Amino acid sequence: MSRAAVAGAHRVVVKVGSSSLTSLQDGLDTARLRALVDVLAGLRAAGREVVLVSSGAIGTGLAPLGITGRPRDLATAQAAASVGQLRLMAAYAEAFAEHGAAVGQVLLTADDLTRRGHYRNARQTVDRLLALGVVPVVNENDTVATEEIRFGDNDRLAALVAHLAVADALVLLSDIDAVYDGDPREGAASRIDTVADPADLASVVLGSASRNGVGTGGMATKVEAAFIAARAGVPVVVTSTAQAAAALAGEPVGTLFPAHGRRPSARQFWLRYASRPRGQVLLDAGAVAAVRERGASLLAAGITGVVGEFLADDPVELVGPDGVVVARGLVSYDARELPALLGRKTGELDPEHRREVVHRDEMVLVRTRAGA
Ligand SMILES: Nc1ncnc2c1ncn2[C@@H]1O[C@H](COP(=O)(O)OP(=O)(O)O)[C@@H](O)[C@H]1O
Ligand SMILES: N[C@@H](CCC(=O)OP(=O)(O)O)C(=O)O
Repeated sequence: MSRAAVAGAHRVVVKVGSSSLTSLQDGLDTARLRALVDVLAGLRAAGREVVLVSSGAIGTGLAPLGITGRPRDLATAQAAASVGQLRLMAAYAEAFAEHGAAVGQVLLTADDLTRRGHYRNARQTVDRLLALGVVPVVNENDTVATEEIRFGDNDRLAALVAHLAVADALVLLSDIDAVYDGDPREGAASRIDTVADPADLASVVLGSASRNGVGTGGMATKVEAAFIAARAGVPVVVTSTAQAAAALAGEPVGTLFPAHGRRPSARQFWLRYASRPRGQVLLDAGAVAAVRERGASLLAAGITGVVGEFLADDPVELVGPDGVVVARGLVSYDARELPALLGRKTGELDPEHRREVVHRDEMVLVRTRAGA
């Protein structure tokens, strides 16, 4: 069923990892890049829209700089990315040009996606590129991303882009054809065809990145990204670059993560996966129950304290008396305004302070069961 959803997807985000395109010894493998572009151009010829999230800037930039090992420090990796991104894009531009298509470069940082304005603008740009018939090629903006705000691997970035671009399917391509029930390098393992629920992977070892030295996240980040997208209503296939065409045609290759759940609003998705909380609002037990079980907005009466220097409209965490984060939401007051309102019933407040502290429509519950 969901394989058919992938085959029928009009707008597809395809993410290709460093391990598929580059190696430490030889840098960019242009033949492999061209083979991928042929597949993507085929999709476009069939009237489908493609957004490509491509890693490989660092792996492409090392060889021209005479660096033979994987860089250990961020500055060298960033320098390599700066050199490599240009070459990578030049290779894509040339390969797509042979199919009559232009490419547009979209470089994003995790920090960009934590700002709603940037998130909206990125979405508009991607939309306009597609409307103009251009293939957006997305990568992390490695030169400015610092250690704390890096995606690091592009799997999570691809999941966020799938939502941002309102994609109908996400395909994560790597050097291995599927998720296996154990790290295939450690011994015999079998392909997992479908993962409907995180519990399906409870006993599976998701190992580290490929040993060619250029990949980063390994299977764990792909699975995490697949769940983010699937929960947001986007079906995902994890497979190898060699199987890209088969996966996009809905053939039973790779590992499918069927979509479940409705597509959340941009605001809800952003709040859950892309926002960075600027502080915390502490709730009493009654407020936790109201928010978690009754779907209520958060009122001043149920708040016992605030932590941090947030401003009105900032994302904050809603934390219960046991210290557990219950929800995230956009707060309606500055942190310094709240202490005077704490614990007071709405009727006791002056009219300008009677609005909810966090409105229900601007809140997402944080699940407490691991992986759920
Ligand atoms: N359970 C597993 N199933 C499949 N692959 C796994 C598993 N555990 C670890 N891996 C490894 O993950 C690697 C892919 O991750 P990575 O190197 O980060 O790829 P990319 O650069 O394409 O993002 C594969 O080469 C594979 O050896
Ligand atoms: N932005 C980096 C991607 C980092 C990376 O290695 O990601 P991935 O291969 O997807 O695990 C680059 O282009 O080299």
